[in-house]
Amino acid sequence: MPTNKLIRIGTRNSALAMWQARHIASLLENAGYTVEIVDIVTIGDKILDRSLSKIGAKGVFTEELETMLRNGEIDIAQHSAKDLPSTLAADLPLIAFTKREAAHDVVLSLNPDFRLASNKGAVVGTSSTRRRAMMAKEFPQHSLVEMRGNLQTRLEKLKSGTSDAMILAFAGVHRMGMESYIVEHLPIETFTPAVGQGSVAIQSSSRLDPALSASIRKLCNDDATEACLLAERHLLAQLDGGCSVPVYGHAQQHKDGLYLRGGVLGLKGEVEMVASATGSNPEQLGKAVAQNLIGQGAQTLLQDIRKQLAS
Ligand SMILES: NCc1[nH]cc(CCC(=O)O)c1CC(=O)O
Repeated sequence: MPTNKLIRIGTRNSALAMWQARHIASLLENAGYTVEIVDIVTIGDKILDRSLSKIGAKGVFTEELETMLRNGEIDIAQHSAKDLPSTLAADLPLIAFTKREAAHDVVLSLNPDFRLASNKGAVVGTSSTRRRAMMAKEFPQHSLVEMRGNLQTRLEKLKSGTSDAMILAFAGVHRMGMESYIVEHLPIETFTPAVGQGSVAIQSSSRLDPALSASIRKLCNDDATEACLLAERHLLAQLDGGCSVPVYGHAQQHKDGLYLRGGVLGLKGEVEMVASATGSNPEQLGKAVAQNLIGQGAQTLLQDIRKQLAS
C-alpha cells in the first residue's frame, strides 16, 4: 500500500450515488485505507424540470467532479458508468469498473399484477429517450410521461399517481432496496440496456500518485466487467452517442469471446438499426459494431434525433 493512506472520493449526493461511494469506500477500507467521502450537488441534480435530452450538454452529472479532480480536492470520483460521456478528457482517465450488477431494466408499479404486454393502455414513467423509443416500439398502447429526479423522487411520483408504472435500471432499484415494487424484469434482447448500465466507474486525475492509482484499480476493478464496458464505450464514442440519445449497447463474456450487441432507435421506435459481433479486443469490437451501424445509416439518424431533441 502506498504511504498516503487517506483517499478522498468525490460523488454526487443522491442516495444512489452515496451508496455507490460507500461501496467503493468499503472496498478500499477493507485493504486498510482511510476514506473520506466528499459529496456535491451537480447541475444535473439541480435541474429537474427539464428532460436530460433538453438540457443537452453531456456530462451534467460529471463536470463539477472533474474540476475537483483537476484541483486535487478529491483523489477519485465515482460515477454510474452509464452517466459518463463516451469520451473523457485525457488527463481524467477511468481507472476501474466495479463488477457489474444485473444490467437489465425493470418495471415498477404499485399494482403487482401490472404487465406491459397485457395492459391495454397505461401511463408509464421514464425519462430516457432509449426507454421511450423501446416502449413505443414494443408497447405502443401506453402513454409515456417524464420521470426525472433521483430514485426516491421517482418512487414518490409513482406513489402519488403520476403514472401507473415506471421503468428503471435494476441496478439502482436493487441498491436502493426498492425491489418490492418490481413487477416485471425486461429482457436484455428487447430492452437492451444503456452503455455502462449496472457498473460503477472510478475516475482519477493523471496527477494521482501512480502507485495509489494502481492500488485502487487492483482493489476495485473487475476485469470481465471492464472488457465489456470498454467495448460498449468504444461503440458509443464512435457513434458520438451519450446518455441522451436512444442508443444501446451491451457486452457479455461468452465462451467464444466477448459478445457485443448495439443499436440505435428512432425517437418513436419507428426505425431500429441493430448490429452484433464477437471478438477479443474490446476497442476493435466496439468499433466494428459501430461501423456496422454507421453502414446502416446510424449517423444520419442520430443527427436527425439531435435536431429533434434540440427543438
Ligand atoms: N440516469 C440515472 C441513472 N444512472 C444510473 C442508474 C442506475 C444504476 C446503474 O445503471 O448503475 C440510473 C437510474 C436508472 O436509469 O434507472
